[in-house]
Amino acid sequence: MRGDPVSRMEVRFRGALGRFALDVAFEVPARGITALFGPSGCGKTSVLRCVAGLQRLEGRFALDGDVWQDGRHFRPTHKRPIGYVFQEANLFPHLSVRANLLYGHRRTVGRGVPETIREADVVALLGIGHLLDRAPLNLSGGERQRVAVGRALLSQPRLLLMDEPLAALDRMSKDDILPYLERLHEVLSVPVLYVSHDIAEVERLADHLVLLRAGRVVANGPLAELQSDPSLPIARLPEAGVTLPAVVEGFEAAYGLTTLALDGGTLQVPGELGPPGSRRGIRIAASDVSLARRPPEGSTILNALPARILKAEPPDGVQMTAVVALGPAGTGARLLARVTRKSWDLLGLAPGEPVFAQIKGVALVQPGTGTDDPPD
Ligand SMILES: Nc1ncnc2c1ncn2[C@@H]1O[C@H](COP(=O)(O)OP(=O)(O)OP(=O)(O)O)[C@@H](O)[C@H]1O
Repeated sequence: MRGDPVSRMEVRFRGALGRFALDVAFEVPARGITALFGPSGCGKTSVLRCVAGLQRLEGRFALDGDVWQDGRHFRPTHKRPIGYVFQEANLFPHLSVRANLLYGHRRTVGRGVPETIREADVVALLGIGHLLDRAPLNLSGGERQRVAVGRALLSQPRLLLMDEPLAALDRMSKDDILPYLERLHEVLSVPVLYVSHDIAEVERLADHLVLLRAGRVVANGPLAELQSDPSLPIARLPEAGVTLPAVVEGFEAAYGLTTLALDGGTLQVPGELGPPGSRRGIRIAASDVSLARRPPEGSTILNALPARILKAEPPDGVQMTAVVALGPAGTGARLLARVTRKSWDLLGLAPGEPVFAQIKGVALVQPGTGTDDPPD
């Protein structure tokens, strides 16, 4: 159900918002979730508002060749096929959940827009069937947001804009709603522009990432590619890491360990993670990876994989973030490793050198999100 792999979204806006200068130009796939990520005030919401036609700056926007704005044309907001989900759900308090859901539906399907997203599917996907007769006031924050997402989808959008949809929720409500968003992402073909400044959320949901800073694009690319670029600001975050696809190879019942195959090596991780052949997404934090010249002896670390150093930055810091590629030839998956410059110098490490990547911890993420195809 995913869109044509070559379809693109072209985004170009330039102009002043008060004293703030926005000057962005990027092209991203018109499928999956593209996260706009960057510090507060870098212009993420302004980009979404321009895409929605709520803010008019000079530029161009085209979705799959359909031009919504260029030098000559500007399609007004109400003629743009978008669903918009904000930080606050903004449901109509006097309407039931069902009536809220059907609000956008009536204005589009009722006026001849083909129905590609059906109420029953959205209700099932978002797990809101038991809430349909309730009033929004009697819902939890997470439930309200699920209804807001449902309402946006039932307006049959060709593009979903989500502006910090989880920011107003506490950690537990966030954890409750994330699996629903992950499922939506797997099942629906509507592309999403997703604004967030929470890297953990972005890593769980996004396929593609546009990094913004001070109104400009710093980088634009597939999530895994940008995560493993040590020159980008996300690699310097304390919580930096990479998400990778993995396939279950087997389970060692005596020790309760599952063997996972990655591109370029295998890992043993605690727990039974599914039958052989099943796909899992994993996340490896930079702070959980150290580098050694030789395979560790007399160590309790189970996972030490041959790899090659690709690069490390910043070369003059106390801590460096090195990117290594798994496999003796260094052609496999990329990991980040946090090392001090002192140990880097003591071990005589340098780009191109063979090393062993010692991995202390692996977290599981949903399969198929934030990852490319798993290794064969
Ligand atoms: N209409 C406007 N008039 C004047 N200034 C504006 C306008 N819209 C946005 N700005 C300014 O532009 C800058 C970028 O705002 P924007 O909301 O796009 O950032 P953001 O990255 O979404 O931030 P946050 O993560 O805090 O929501 C801010 O300094 C904001 O005050």
